[in-house]
Amino acid sequence: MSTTTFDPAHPPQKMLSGSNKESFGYATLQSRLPVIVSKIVDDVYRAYNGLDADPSLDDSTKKQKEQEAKKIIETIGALRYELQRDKPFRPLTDSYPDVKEWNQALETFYSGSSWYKASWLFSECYLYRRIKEAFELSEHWKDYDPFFRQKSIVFKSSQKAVVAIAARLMSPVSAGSASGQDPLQDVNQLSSLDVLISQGPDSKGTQEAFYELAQICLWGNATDLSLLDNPDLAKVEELQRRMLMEKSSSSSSLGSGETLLGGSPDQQGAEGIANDEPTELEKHAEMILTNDLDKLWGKVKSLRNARVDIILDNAGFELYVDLVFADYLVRAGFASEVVFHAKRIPWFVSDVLPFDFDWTLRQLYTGNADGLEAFFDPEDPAEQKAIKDLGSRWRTYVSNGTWRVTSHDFWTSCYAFYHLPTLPTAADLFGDMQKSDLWIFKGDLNYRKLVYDCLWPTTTTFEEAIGPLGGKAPAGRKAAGVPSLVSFRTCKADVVVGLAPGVAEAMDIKAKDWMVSGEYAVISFS
Ligand SMILES: O=P(O)(O)OC[C@H]1O[C@](O)(CO)[C@@H](O)[C@@H]1O
Repeated sequence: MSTTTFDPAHPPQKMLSGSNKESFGYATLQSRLPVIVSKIVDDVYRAYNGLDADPSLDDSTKKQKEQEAKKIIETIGALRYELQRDKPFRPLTDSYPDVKEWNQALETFYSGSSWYKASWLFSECYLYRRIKEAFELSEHWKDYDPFFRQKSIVFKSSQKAVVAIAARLMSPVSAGSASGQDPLQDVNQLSSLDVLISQGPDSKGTQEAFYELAQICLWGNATDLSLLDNPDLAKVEELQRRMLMEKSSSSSSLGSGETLLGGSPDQQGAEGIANDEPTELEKHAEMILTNDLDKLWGKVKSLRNARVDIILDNAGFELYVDLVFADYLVRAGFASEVVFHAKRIPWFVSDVLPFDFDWTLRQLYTGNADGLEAFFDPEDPAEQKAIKDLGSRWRTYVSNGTWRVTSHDFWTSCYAFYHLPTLPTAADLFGDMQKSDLWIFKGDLNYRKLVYDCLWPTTTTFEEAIGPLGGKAPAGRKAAGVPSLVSFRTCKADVVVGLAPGVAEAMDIKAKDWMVSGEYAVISFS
Protein backbone atom coordinates (compact mmCIF):
# COMPACT_ATOMS: atom_id res chain seq x y z
CA MET A 1 0.00 0.00 0.00
CA SER A 2 1.24 3.47 -0.74
CA THR A 3 0.67 5.80 2.16
CA THR A 4 1.54 8.96 0.29
CA THR A 5 -2.03 10.19 0.00
CA PHE A 6 -2.81 9.25 3.59
CA ASP A 7 -0.73 11.68 5.46
CA PRO A 8 -1.11 12.07 9.24
CA ALA A 9 1.58 14.78 9.29
CA HIS A 10 0.09 17.43 6.99
CA PRO A 11 -3.50 18.29 7.87
CA PRO A 12 -5.28 21.05 5.92
CA GLN A 13 -4.42 23.66 8.58
CA LYS A 14 -1.48 24.02 10.92
CA MET A 15 -1.31 20.87 13.01
CA LEU A 16 -1.72 20.79 16.79
CA SER A 17 1.59 19.77 18.28
CA GLY A 18 3.40 19.47 21.57
CA SER A 19 6.07 21.74 20.14
CA ASN A 20 3.89 24.70 21.13
CA LYS A 21 4.36 25.18 24.87
CA GLU A 22 1.11 27.09 25.18
CA SER A 23 -0.91 24.21 23.76
CA PHE A 24 -2.93 21.55 25.52
CA GLY A 25 -0.94 19.02 23.51
CA TYR A 26 2.22 20.18 25.27
CA ALA A 27 0.53 19.98 28.68
CA THR A 28 -0.74 16.53 27.86
CA LEU A 29 2.64 15.19 26.79
CA GLN A 30 4.39 16.95 29.62
CA SER A 31 2.23 16.11 32.58
CA ARG A 32 -0.83 14.02 31.84
CA LEU A 33 0.53 11.16 29.75
CA PRO A 34 3.43 10.35 32.13
CA VAL A 35 0.87 9.98 34.94
CA ILE A 36 -1.29 7.71 32.80
CA VAL A 37 1.74 5.57 31.95
CA SER A 38 2.82 5.35 35.61
CA LYS A 39 -0.60 4.10 36.54
CA ILE A 40 -0.16 1.18 34.16
CA VAL A 41 2.92 0.19 36.11
CA ASP A 42 0.88 0.30 39.34
CA ASP A 43 -1.87 -1.73 37.77
CA VAL A 44 0.44 -4.47 36.50
CA TYR A 45 2.07 -4.64 39.94
CA ARG A 46 -1.30 -5.20 41.48
CA ALA A 47 -2.27 -7.81 38.91
CA TYR A 48 1.06 -9.54 39.37
CA ASN A 49 0.72 -9.57 43.15
CA GLY A 50 -2.71 -11.13 42.77
CA LEU A 51 -1.44 -14.06 40.74
CA ASP A 52 -0.87 -16.19 43.82
CA ALA A 53 -4.53 -16.05 44.60
CA ASP A 54 -5.53 -17.32 41.15
CA PRO A 55 -6.40 -21.01 41.49
CA SER A 56 -6.65 -21.48 37.72
CA LEU A 57 -2.87 -21.09 37.25
CA ASP A 58 -0.41 -23.92 37.69
CA ASP A 59 2.98 -23.08 39.17
CA SER A 60 4.88 -22.98 35.94
CA THR A 61 2.35 -20.67 34.23
CA LYS A 62 2.37 -18.46 37.29
CA LYS A 63 6.13 -18.16 37.08
CA GLN A 64 6.04 -17.31 33.40
CA LYS A 65 3.34 -14.73 34.00
CA GLU A 66 5.36 -13.15 36.78
CA GLN A 67 8.45 -12.91 34.63
CA GLU A 68 6.46 -11.39 31.81
CA ALA A 69 4.85 -8.88 34.18
CA LYS A 70 8.30 -7.73 35.31
CA LYS A 71 9.32 -7.29 31.70
CA ILE A 72 6.16 -5.30 30.93
CA ILE A 73 6.79 -3.02 33.90
CA GLU A 74 10.32 -2.42 32.67
CA THR A 75 9.14 -1.72 29.13
CA ILE A 76 6.48 0.71 30.28
CA GLY A 77 9.06 2.51 32.44
CA ALA A 78 11.31 2.83 29.40
CA LEU A 79 8.43 4.16 27.36
CA ARG A 80 7.80 6.90 29.93
CA TYR A 81 11.47 7.80 29.76
CA GLU A 82 11.36 8.06 25.94
CA LEU A 83 8.32 10.30 26.16
CA GLN A 84 9.75 12.56 28.82
CA ARG A 85 13.11 12.91 27.05
CA ASP A 86 11.46 13.40 23.66
CA LYS A 87 13.38 10.50 22.15
CA PRO A 88 12.87 9.72 18.44
CA PHE A 89 10.02 7.39 17.55
CA ARG A 90 11.04 3.84 16.83
CA PRO A 91 9.21 1.22 14.75
CA LEU A 92 6.86 -1.22 16.45
CA THR A 93 8.21 -4.71 16.96
CA ASP A 94 5.20 -6.89 17.74
CA SER A 95 3.16 -8.88 15.28
CA TYR A 96 -0.29 -7.42 15.83
CA PRO A 97 -2.08 -7.11 12.44
CA ASP A 98 -1.78 -3.32 12.15
CA VAL A 99 1.98 -3.21 12.69
CA LYS A 100 2.89 -2.88 9.01
CA GLU A 101 0.66 0.12 8.55
CA TRP A 102 2.00 1.86 11.65
CA ASN A 103 5.59 1.28 10.64
CA GLN A 104 4.94 2.49 7.12
CA ALA A 105 3.48 5.73 8.47
CA LEU A 106 6.39 6.13 10.89
CA GLU A 107 8.92 5.64 8.14
CA THR A 108 7.16 7.77 5.55
CA PHE A 109 6.03 10.71 7.66
CA TYR A 110 7.86 10.63 10.96
CA SER A 111 11.30 9.33 10.23
CA GLY A 112 13.59 10.92 12.84
CA SER A 113 10.66 12.72 14.44
CA SER A 114 9.74 12.56 18.10
CA TRP A 115 6.96 13.06 20.63
CA TYR A 116 7.04 16.85 20.82
CA LYS A 117 7.90 17.46 17.18
CA ALA A 118 5.20 15.30 15.62
CA SER A 119 1.52 16.15 15.62
CA TRP A 120 -0.04 15.78 19.05
CA LEU A 121 -2.61 13.37 17.61
CA PHE A 122 0.08 11.12 16.17
CA SER A 123 2.17 11.13 19.35
CA GLU A 124 -0.78 10.35 21.56
CA CYS A 125 -2.04 7.52 19.34
CA TYR A 126 1.51 6.15 19.05
CA LEU A 127 1.80 6.11 22.84
CA TYR A 128 -1.27 3.88 23.22
CA ARG A 129 -0.06 1.66 20.41
CA ARG A 130 3.31 1.32 22.18
CA ILE A 131 1.48 0.36 25.37
CA LYS A 132 -0.25 -2.36 23.40
CA GLU A 133 3.12 -3.51 22.11
CA ALA A 134 4.42 -3.99 25.66
CA PHE A 135 1.61 -6.44 26.38
CA GLU A 136 1.45 -7.93 22.90
CA LEU A 137 5.05 -9.12 23.10
CA SER A 138 4.16 -11.36 26.04
CA GLU A 139 2.47 -14.70 25.88
CA HIS A 140 0.14 -14.40 28.86
CA TRP A 141 -0.74 -10.71 28.93
CA LYS A 142 -1.67 -10.11 25.30
CA ASP A 143 -5.32 -9.37 26.02
CA TYR A 144 -4.80 -7.68 29.34
CA ASP A 145 -6.44 -4.27 29.68
CA PRO A 146 -4.37 -2.19 32.12
CA PHE A 147 -7.17 0.36 32.35
CA PHE A 148 -10.01 -1.99 33.20
CA ARG A 149 -9.62 -1.60 36.95
CA GLN A 150 -10.00 2.20 36.69
CA LYS A 151 -12.93 1.92 34.30
CA SER A 152 -14.75 -0.35 36.69
CA ILE A 153 -14.12 1.80 39.80
CA VAL A 154 -15.38 4.94 38.11
CA PHE A 155 -18.43 3.17 36.71
CA LYS A 156 -19.29 1.90 40.16
CA SER A 157 -19.01 5.41 41.53
CA SER A 158 -21.55 6.53 38.92
CA GLN A 159 -24.31 4.61 40.66
CA LYS A 160 -26.45 7.59 41.58
CA ALA A 161 -26.67 8.88 38.04
CA VAL A 162 -27.02 5.38 36.58
CA VAL A 163 -29.92 4.64 38.89
CA ALA A 164 -31.55 8.03 38.36
CA ILE A 165 -31.51 7.62 34.60
CA ALA A 166 -32.77 4.02 34.76
CA ALA A 167 -35.59 5.13 37.03
CA ARG A 168 -36.43 8.01 34.69
CA LEU A 169 -36.65 5.59 31.81
CA MET A 170 -38.29 2.62 33.41
CA SER A 171 -40.33 3.62 36.44
CA PRO A 172 -44.05 3.26 35.99
CA VAL A 173 -46.32 6.19 35.31
CA SER A 174 -46.83 8.02 38.58
CA ALA A 175 -48.78 11.22 39.12
CA GLY A 176 -50.93 11.16 35.98
CA SER A 177 -52.37 7.75 36.61
CA ALA A 178 -52.63 8.34 40.32
CA SER A 179 -54.72 11.45 39.71
CA GLY A 180 -56.98 9.55 37.34
CA GLN A 181 -55.84 11.57 34.32
CA ASP A 182 -55.07 9.79 31.10
CA PRO A 183 -51.28 9.98 31.12
CA LEU A 184 -51.04 9.81 27.36
CA GLN A 185 -53.04 13.03 27.16
CA ASP A 186 -50.68 14.96 29.34
CA VAL A 187 -47.03 14.20 28.95
CA ASN A 188 -46.09 16.43 31.86
CA GLN A 189 -47.75 13.99 34.17
CA LEU A 190 -45.47 11.15 33.23
CA SER A 191 -42.38 10.10 35.08
CA SER A 192 -41.33 7.39 32.70
CA LEU A 193 -39.65 8.30 29.43
CA ASP A 194 -40.43 4.82 28.24
CA VAL A 195 -44.10 5.70 28.25
CA LEU A 196 -43.45 8.92 26.34
CA ILE A 197 -41.45 7.11 23.74
CA SER A 198 -44.01 4.38 23.30
CA GLN A 199 -46.44 6.99 21.97
CA GLY A 200 -44.76 6.57 18.59
CA PRO A 201 -42.25 8.41 16.42
CA ASP A 202 -44.48 11.36 15.60
CA SER A 203 -45.54 12.20 19.13
CA LYS A 204 -44.60 15.21 21.19
CA GLY A 205 -43.48 12.90 23.98
CA THR A 206 -41.02 11.17 21.68
CA GLN A 207 -39.65 14.52 20.59
CA GLU A 208 -39.24 15.70 24.19
CA ALA A 209 -37.51 12.48 25.10
CA PHE A 210 -35.15 12.94 22.16
CA TYR A 211 -33.93 16.33 23.36
CA GLU A 212 -33.44 15.12 26.90
CA LEU A 213 -31.69 11.87 26.05
CA ALA A 214 -29.49 13.36 23.34
CA GLN A 215 -28.15 15.89 25.85
CA ILE A 216 -27.60 13.19 28.43
CA CYS A 217 -25.69 11.26 25.79
CA LEU A 218 -23.59 14.35 25.07
CA TRP A 219 -22.70 15.15 28.68
CA GLY A 220 -21.81 11.53 29.32
CA ASN A 221 -18.61 12.45 27.50
CA ALA A 222 -17.60 14.84 30.28
CA THR A 223 -16.45 12.13 32.66
CA ASP A 224 -13.70 10.36 30.79
CA LEU A 225 -10.66 9.03 32.56
CA SER A 226 -7.98 10.34 30.26
CA LEU A 227 -8.94 13.89 31.19
CA LEU A 228 -9.38 13.10 34.87
CA ASP A 229 -5.84 11.81 35.16
CA ASN A 230 -6.43 11.46 38.85
CA PRO A 231 -10.05 10.39 38.92
CA ASP A 232 -11.68 12.18 41.76
CA LEU A 233 -14.90 10.30 42.32
CA ALA A 234 -16.66 13.32 43.85
CA LYS A 235 -15.81 15.25 40.69
CA VAL A 236 -17.26 12.45 38.57
CA GLU A 237 -20.49 12.68 40.54
CA GLU A 238 -20.57 16.44 40.19
CA LEU A 239 -20.09 16.18 36.43
CA GLN A 240 -22.90 13.68 36.19
CA ARG A 241 -25.33 15.99 37.95
CA ARG A 242 -25.65 18.04 34.81
CA MET A 243 -27.40 15.18 33.09
CA LEU A 244 -30.24 15.13 35.52
CA MET A 245 -33.54 16.88 35.29
CA GLU A 246 -33.06 18.24 38.78
CA LYS A 247 -34.16 21.77 39.41
CA SER A 248 -31.09 23.91 39.80
CA SER A 249 -32.28 25.36 43.09
CA SER A 250 -32.32 21.94 44.72
CA SER A 251 -29.57 20.82 47.04
CA SER A 252 -26.19 20.18 45.52
CA SER A 253 -25.86 16.59 46.62
CA LEU A 254 -27.49 13.66 44.94
CA GLY A 255 -28.91 12.35 48.16
CA SER A 256 -31.30 9.45 48.01
CA GLY A 257 -34.97 10.24 47.96
CA GLU A 258 -34.64 13.63 46.28
CA THR A 259 -36.55 14.34 43.12
CA LEU A 260 -34.29 13.37 40.31
CA LEU A 261 -35.10 13.98 36.72
CA GLY A 262 -38.25 15.97 37.15
CA GLY A 263 -41.02 14.04 38.78
CA SER A 264 -44.57 15.32 38.80
CA PRO A 265 -45.51 18.97 39.22
CA ASP A 266 -47.14 18.00 42.51
CA GLN A 267 -43.96 16.49 43.79
CA GLN A 268 -42.00 19.55 42.79
CA GLY A 269 -44.52 21.85 44.43
CA ALA A 270 -44.23 19.86 47.62
CA GLU A 271 -40.52 20.54 47.63
CA GLY A 272 -41.11 24.22 47.11
CA ILE A 273 -39.46 24.29 43.71
CA ALA A 274 -41.07 26.48 41.11
CA ASN A 275 -41.90 24.69 37.88
CA ASP A 276 -40.20 27.27 35.72
CA GLU A 277 -36.82 26.81 37.44
CA PRO A 278 -34.36 25.51 34.87
CA THR A 279 -33.21 21.97 35.40
CA GLU A 280 -29.51 21.13 35.53
CA LEU A 281 -29.81 19.78 32.02
CA GLU A 282 -31.51 22.95 30.78
CA LYS A 283 -28.91 25.15 32.46
CA HIS A 284 -26.13 23.26 30.78
CA ALA A 285 -27.72 23.72 27.35
CA GLU A 286 -26.08 27.17 27.39
CA MET A 287 -22.73 25.46 27.50
CA ILE A 288 -23.28 23.80 24.13
CA LEU A 289 -21.46 26.34 22.00
CA THR A 290 -22.78 25.15 18.68
CA ASN A 291 -25.89 23.08 18.89
CA ASP A 292 -27.26 21.19 15.88
CA LEU A 293 -29.79 19.16 17.85
CA ASP A 294 -32.67 20.58 15.79
CA LYS A 295 -30.98 19.40 12.61
CA LEU A 296 -30.32 16.02 14.16
CA TRP A 297 -33.94 15.74 15.25
CA GLY A 298 -34.99 16.61 11.67
CA LYS A 299 -32.97 13.63 10.49
CA VAL A 300 -33.93 11.22 13.26
CA LYS A 301 -37.66 11.84 12.94
CA SER A 302 -37.48 10.93 9.26
CA LEU A 303 -36.04 7.50 10.04
CA ARG A 304 -38.07 4.31 10.34
CA ASN A 305 -36.41 0.99 11.14
CA ALA A 306 -33.12 2.45 10.03
CA ARG A 307 -29.54 1.46 10.77
CA VAL A 308 -27.64 3.80 13.05
CA ASP A 309 -23.92 3.45 13.78
CA ILE A 310 -22.45 4.78 17.01
CA ILE A 311 -18.70 5.24 17.04
CA LEU A 312 -18.16 4.80 20.75
CA ASP A 313 -15.82 6.65 23.02
CA ASN A 314 -15.56 5.84 26.72
CA ALA A 315 -16.64 2.82 28.71
CA GLY A 316 -18.50 3.09 32.00
CA PHE A 317 -20.99 5.87 32.44
CA GLU A 318 -20.57 7.29 28.93
CA LEU A 319 -21.23 3.91 27.38
CA TYR A 320 -24.27 3.55 29.63
CA VAL A 321 -25.83 6.80 28.36
CA ASP A 322 -24.93 5.85 24.78
CA LEU A 323 -26.92 2.68 25.30
CA VAL A 324 -29.77 4.71 26.75
CA PHE A 325 -29.84 6.80 23.58
CA ALA A 326 -29.57 3.74 21.33
CA ASP A 327 -32.42 2.16 23.30
CA TYR A 328 -34.48 5.29 22.65
CA LEU A 329 -33.87 5.07 18.89
CA VAL A 330 -35.06 1.47 18.87
CA ARG A 331 -38.04 1.93 21.22
CA ALA A 332 -39.31 4.91 19.24
CA GLY A 333 -39.17 2.95 15.98
CA PHE A 334 -36.48 5.09 14.36
CA ALA A 335 -33.86 2.32 14.26
CA SER A 336 -34.14 -1.42 14.01
CA GLU A 337 -30.38 -1.93 13.92
CA VAL A 338 -27.71 -0.15 15.96
CA VAL A 339 -24.06 -0.94 15.29
CA PHE A 340 -21.60 0.03 18.01
CA HIS A 341 -17.98 0.55 17.01
CA ALA A 342 -15.57 -0.26 19.84
CA LYS A 343 -11.76 -0.20 19.96
CA ARG A 344 -9.69 -3.35 19.59
CA ILE A 345 -6.88 -2.36 21.90
CA PRO A 346 -6.77 -0.41 25.19
CA TRP A 347 -7.03 3.18 24.04
CA PHE A 348 -6.98 6.63 25.62
CA VAL A 349 -7.52 4.97 29.00
CA SER A 350 -11.23 4.54 29.04
CA ASP A 351 -12.31 3.76 25.48
CA VAL A 352 -14.78 0.92 25.07
CA LEU A 353 -13.40 -2.50 24.16
CA PRO A 354 -15.85 -5.25 23.10
CA PHE A 355 -15.25 -6.85 26.50
CA ASP A 356 -16.35 -3.63 28.26
CA PHE A 357 -19.58 -3.65 26.33
CA ASP A 358 -20.52 -7.21 27.40
CA TRP A 359 -19.30 -6.60 30.92
CA THR A 360 -21.41 -3.45 31.29
CA LEU A 361 -24.58 -5.19 30.21
CA ARG A 362 -23.83 -8.04 32.60
CA GLN A 363 -23.46 -5.67 35.56
CA LEU A 364 -26.90 -4.31 34.81
CA TYR A 365 -28.95 -7.39 34.05
CA THR A 366 -27.37 -9.74 36.56
CA GLY A 367 -28.48 -7.70 39.56
CA ASN A 368 -27.87 -9.87 42.59
CA ALA A 369 -28.72 -13.13 40.83
CA ASP A 370 -27.49 -16.29 42.57
CA GLY A 371 -26.99 -14.38 45.77
CA LEU A 372 -24.00 -12.55 44.28
CA GLU A 373 -23.43 -8.98 45.36
CA ALA A 374 -24.91 -6.69 42.73
CA PHE A 375 -22.57 -4.22 41.05
CA PHE A 376 -25.14 -1.48 41.58
CA ASP A 377 -27.04 -1.86 44.82
CA PRO A 378 -29.60 0.91 45.31
CA GLU A 379 -31.69 0.37 48.42
CA ASP A 380 -34.99 0.96 46.70
CA PRO A 381 -36.23 -2.32 45.13
CA ALA A 382 -37.97 -0.32 42.37
CA GLU A 383 -34.60 1.17 41.39
CA GLN A 384 -32.94 -2.25 41.50
CA LYS A 385 -35.67 -3.51 39.22
CA ALA A 386 -35.31 -0.57 36.82
CA ILE A 387 -31.60 -1.31 36.32
CA LYS A 388 -32.15 -5.01 35.90
CA ASP A 389 -35.04 -4.58 33.48
CA LEU A 390 -33.08 -2.12 31.40
CA GLY A 391 -30.07 -4.45 31.28
CA SER A 392 -32.26 -7.41 30.35
CA ARG A 393 -33.87 -5.47 27.54
CA TRP A 394 -30.45 -4.55 26.20
CA ARG A 395 -29.28 -8.14 26.45
CA THR A 396 -32.23 -9.13 24.29
CA TYR A 397 -31.28 -6.50 21.71
CA VAL A 398 -27.85 -8.11 21.49
CA SER A 399 -29.14 -11.66 21.32
CA ASN A 400 -31.72 -10.89 18.63
CA GLY A 401 -29.24 -8.87 16.55
CA THR A 402 -30.89 -5.45 17.00
CA TRP A 403 -27.64 -4.32 18.57
CA ARG A 404 -24.26 -5.38 17.25
CA VAL A 405 -20.81 -4.60 18.59
CA THR A 406 -17.95 -4.49 16.17
CA SER A 407 -14.37 -3.24 16.13
CA HIS A 408 -11.77 -2.38 13.51
CA ASP A 409 -8.09 -1.45 13.55
CA PHE A 410 -8.88 1.78 11.72
CA TRP A 411 -10.22 3.34 14.92
CA THR A 412 -6.83 2.86 16.60
CA SER A 413 -4.71 3.81 13.63
CA CYS A 414 -2.85 7.10 13.32
CA TYR A 415 -5.17 8.31 10.57
CA ALA A 416 -7.79 11.02 10.63
CA PHE A 417 -11.31 10.12 9.53
CA TYR A 418 -10.68 12.08 6.34
CA HIS A 419 -9.12 8.87 5.13
CA LEU A 420 -11.96 6.51 6.02
CA PRO A 421 -13.47 6.49 2.50
CA THR A 422 -10.15 5.87 0.75
CA LEU A 423 -7.69 4.11 3.05
CA PRO A 424 -7.33 0.59 1.60
CA THR A 425 -7.10 -1.06 5.01
CA ALA A 426 -10.41 0.54 6.01
CA ALA A 427 -12.29 -0.46 2.85
CA ASP A 428 -14.25 -3.24 4.56
CA LEU A 429 -15.22 -0.97 7.44
CA PHE A 430 -16.29 1.87 5.18
CA GLY A 431 -18.21 -0.53 2.92
CA ASP A 432 -20.18 -1.78 5.89
CA MET A 433 -20.76 1.68 7.36
CA GLN A 434 -22.17 2.91 4.06
CA LYS A 435 -25.21 0.73 4.77
CA SER A 436 -26.01 2.98 7.70
CA ASP A 437 -28.46 5.90 7.76
CA LEU A 438 -26.73 7.91 10.46
CA TRP A 439 -23.31 7.93 12.09
CA ILE A 440 -23.03 9.21 15.63
CA PHE A 441 -19.47 10.02 16.73
CA LYS A 442 -18.96 10.24 20.47
CA GLY A 443 -16.31 12.21 22.25
CA ASP A 444 -13.32 14.40 21.86
CA LEU A 445 -10.86 12.12 20.16
CA ASN A 446 -13.39 11.15 17.49
CA TYR A 447 -14.01 14.87 16.95
CA ARG A 448 -10.30 15.56 16.65
CA LYS A 449 -10.02 12.81 14.06
CA LEU A 450 -13.08 14.10 12.20
CA VAL A 451 -11.61 17.60 11.82
CA TYR A 452 -8.01 16.35 11.37
CA ASP A 453 -6.84 17.88 14.66
CA CYS A 454 -5.56 21.13 13.25
CA LEU A 455 -5.94 24.83 13.86
CA TRP A 456 -9.08 25.67 11.93
CA PRO A 457 -10.49 29.14 12.48
CA THR A 458 -13.31 28.53 14.94
CA THR A 459 -15.90 29.87 12.47
CA THR A 460 -15.02 27.24 9.85
CA THR A 461 -18.10 25.20 9.13
CA PHE A 462 -18.17 21.62 10.37
CA GLU A 463 -19.01 20.57 6.79
CA GLU A 464 -15.75 22.04 5.58
CA ALA A 465 -13.64 20.82 8.46
CA ILE A 466 -14.59 17.16 8.02
CA GLY A 467 -13.43 17.23 4.39
CA PRO A 468 -14.42 14.12 2.43
CA LEU A 469 -17.04 13.17 5.01
CA GLY A 470 -18.86 16.49 4.64
CA GLY A 471 -21.36 17.89 2.19
CA LYS A 472 -18.66 20.19 0.82
CA ALA A 473 -16.53 17.29 -0.38
CA PRO A 474 -15.77 17.56 -4.11
CA ALA A 475 -18.00 14.62 -4.96
CA GLY A 476 -20.57 15.56 -2.32
CA ARG A 477 -21.15 13.50 0.77
CA LYS A 478 -23.94 11.44 -0.73
CA ALA A 479 -21.93 10.64 -3.83
CA ALA A 480 -19.10 9.53 -1.59
CA GLY A 481 -21.53 7.19 0.14
CA VAL A 482 -21.41 8.92 3.50
CA PRO A 483 -24.73 9.27 5.34
CA SER A 484 -25.64 12.08 7.70
CA LEU A 485 -23.38 12.25 10.70
CA VAL A 486 -23.28 13.97 14.03
CA SER A 487 -20.58 14.54 16.62
CA PHE A 488 -21.42 14.74 20.34
CA ARG A 489 -18.33 16.14 21.99
CA THR A 490 -17.33 17.90 25.17
CA CYS A 491 -14.35 20.11 24.38
CA LYS A 492 -11.03 18.73 25.61
CA ALA A 493 -8.57 19.80 22.93
CA ASP A 494 -7.66 23.15 21.43
CA VAL A 495 -9.60 22.72 18.22
CA VAL A 496 -13.20 23.66 17.63
CA VAL A 497 -15.19 24.62 14.53
CA GLY A 498 -18.71 25.70 13.70
CA LEU A 499 -18.88 28.63 16.12
CA ALA A 500 -20.72 31.82 15.31
CA PRO A 501 -18.49 34.91 14.88
CA GLY A 502 -17.50 36.36 18.25
CA VAL A 503 -18.23 33.24 20.31
CA ALA A 504 -14.61 32.17 20.67
CA GLU A 505 -13.57 35.70 21.63
CA ALA A 506 -16.34 35.95 24.22
CA MET A 507 -15.37 32.55 25.62
CA ASP A 508 -11.73 33.59 25.89
CA ILE A 509 -12.87 36.32 28.27
CA LYS A 510 -15.39 34.18 30.13
CA ALA A 511 -13.36 31.02 30.74
CA LYS A 512 -9.73 30.90 29.71
CA ASP A 513 -9.60 27.12 29.41
CA TRP A 514 -12.99 26.71 27.68
CA MET A 515 -11.53 24.69 24.81
CA VAL A 516 -10.00 21.99 26.98
CA SER A 517 -11.80 21.84 30.32
CA GLY A 518 -14.56 19.45 29.23
CA GLU A 519 -17.07 21.96 30.65
CA TYR A 520 -18.28 23.13 27.24
CA ALA A 521 -19.55 21.09 24.35
CA VAL A 522 -20.51 21.04 20.70
CA ILE A 523 -23.14 19.08 18.81
CA SER A 524 -22.22 19.27 15.14
CA PHE A 525 -24.37 17.75 12.41
CA SER A 526 -23.52 17.30 8.77
O1 LIG B 1 -12.55 10.44 25.72
P1 LIG B 1 -12.52 11.56 24.78
O2 LIG B 1 -13.68 12.49 24.89
O3 LIG B 1 -12.25 11.12 23.38
O4 LIG B 1 -11.31 12.41 25.24
C1 LIG B 1 -10.04 11.99 24.97
C2 LIG B 1 -9.34 13.24 24.92
O5 LIG B 1 -8.84 13.38 26.16
C3 LIG B 1 -7.63 13.93 26.05
O6 LIG B 1 -6.74 12.98 26.52
C4 LIG B 1 -7.72 15.17 26.79
O7 LIG B 1 -6.51 15.67 26.74
C5 LIG B 1 -7.35 14.26 24.62
O8 LIG B 1 -6.08 13.95 24.37
C6 LIG B 1 -8.30 13.39 23.92
O9 LIG B 1 -8.72 13.98 22.78
